[in-house]
Amino acid sequence: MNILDKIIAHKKREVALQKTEVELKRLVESPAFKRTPISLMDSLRDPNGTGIIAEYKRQSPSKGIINDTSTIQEVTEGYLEANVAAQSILTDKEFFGGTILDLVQAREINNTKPILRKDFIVDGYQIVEAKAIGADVILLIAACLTAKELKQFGNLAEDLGLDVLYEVHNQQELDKIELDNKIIGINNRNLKTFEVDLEHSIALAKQIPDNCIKVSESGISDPRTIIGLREFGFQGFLIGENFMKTENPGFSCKEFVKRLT
Ligand SMILES: O=C(O)c1ccccc1NCC(=O)[C@H](O)[C@H](O)COP(=O)(O)O
Repeated sequence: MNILDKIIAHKKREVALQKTEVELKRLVESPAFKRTPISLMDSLRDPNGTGIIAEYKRQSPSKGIINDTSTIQEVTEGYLEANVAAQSILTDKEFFGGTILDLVQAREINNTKPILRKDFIVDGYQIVEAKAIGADVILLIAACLTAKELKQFGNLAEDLGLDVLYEVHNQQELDKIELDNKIIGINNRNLKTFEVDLEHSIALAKQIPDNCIKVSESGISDPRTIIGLREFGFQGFLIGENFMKTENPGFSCKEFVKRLT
């Protein structure tokens, strides 16, 4: 069993349990459920924006512990000062050491930029939960969902006013998505082997129509890479480890942004 299959099997068990502990009705009644989400689409289209989606990531299956000292509060403040386009917060505990509380606490500080709930969505319940904890955007990973699920979960998110980042790694996964006015993330990391290759972004970019927003994900560590990817039409850049591996992720992000212009 590859790591992605293990994550998905674990996630299905976790969600089944969570559903018995917190009823859907309670999620819908939460105060955050009533707020109007901030649009990732608009933020990535902002001509004065950086396009950077900066991630809070304590650990990962490929790298182990990345940062177990920087708090969500200090990292959020630093990312906002760096003028990121959005924040990404891993809420998976088992494999990434994240929590739902991280997102809730980031939301208390961040009321200007969209927050992506970075998790492995396998059930509509998690989309309702994402809204209830204050997220603006959810991630749908084509490698672990059918075309029917992608459509169904995408429609549910849209009905709740949430944006969706559809993530693909190859043409086969891209073919599962209706490419119309969507945010498409090309993950440079193969989630089954962990191999990272920025060429994935470049190769798949031309298969994505202009009415979609293109986001390049993973393995970005140099501002010159972003300048290069913009030439291929990319407007979003998801960066985690490059910031989180430093002592002060917010400061690293600010220094990175300075080198973008
Ligand atoms: O990062 C991993 O090891 C990983 C393993 C299995 C599934 C997903 C994984 N990562 C999620 C991501 O896609 C990244 O956190 C995100 O794109 C940022 O990547 P990076 O800048 O390389 O930290």
